[in-house]
Amino acid sequence: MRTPLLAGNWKMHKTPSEARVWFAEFLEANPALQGGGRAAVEVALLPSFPLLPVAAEQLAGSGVAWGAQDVSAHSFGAYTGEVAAEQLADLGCRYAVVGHSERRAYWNESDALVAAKARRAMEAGLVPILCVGERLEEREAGRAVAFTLEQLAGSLEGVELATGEELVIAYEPVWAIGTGKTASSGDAQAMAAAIRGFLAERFGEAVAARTRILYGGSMKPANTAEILAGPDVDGGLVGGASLEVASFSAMVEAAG
Ligand SMILES: O=C(CO)COP(=O)(O)O
Repeated sequence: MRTPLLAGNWKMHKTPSEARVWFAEFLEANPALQGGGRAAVEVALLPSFPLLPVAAEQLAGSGVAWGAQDVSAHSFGAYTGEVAAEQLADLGCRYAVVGHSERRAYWNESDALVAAKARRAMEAGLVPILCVGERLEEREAGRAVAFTLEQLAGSLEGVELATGEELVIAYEPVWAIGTGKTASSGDAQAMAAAIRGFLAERFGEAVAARTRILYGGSMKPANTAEILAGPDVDGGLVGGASLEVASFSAMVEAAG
């Protein structure tokens, strides 16, 4: 019922020229993605803003979706340096990440701001990929689930999914990002199940049943199948391992 989603978050890597080569090589390495895509797994790439027109040009008509790593909480206006959800939608973006832990940590993004970004993204027809997850101190204090659900509640303030809008949740434990440490498949599944339970209370069973919950944090080809085996884990948000055509292709294979 839920098609798994494997999304590559490139963070602040690659130039537009490098992206052009990468997209071409990736489609060549994945013939099934050149046309309508693979039925078993949805693939998306989330490069930084200046690379999105390149993605739109090269990935249009393929089975690979694209999206942004952030979006403004504002609509059009005098907001220097911001990028409006409508601008992303016009570039064919399907997704916009909101609340990545790097933005929460380095730019002090609050749950309220993340919620405002999610609402704006949805108003423009984008699907937010809303990131949540505990730091090592909360996990060690036995508060991982409580912390993550509280963060999720705050980050969904005012978000409504009554009329079929879509939302993706990404559980990314901060201590697992870029560290080579992953949550065990059991811990990832337990958190995903807790998140689904929260979604059922907040939005109802039907929304909870159709909403995809991803895991992120040091995913690589060797651990993809095991992490995705959890019944509530519906895909992955991949950082470092999405930068190389070979490793991301191997993960698409493992996920599909
Ligand atoms: O932050 C992440 C994806 O958004 C995960 O990054 P890594 O896969 O590099 O650990």
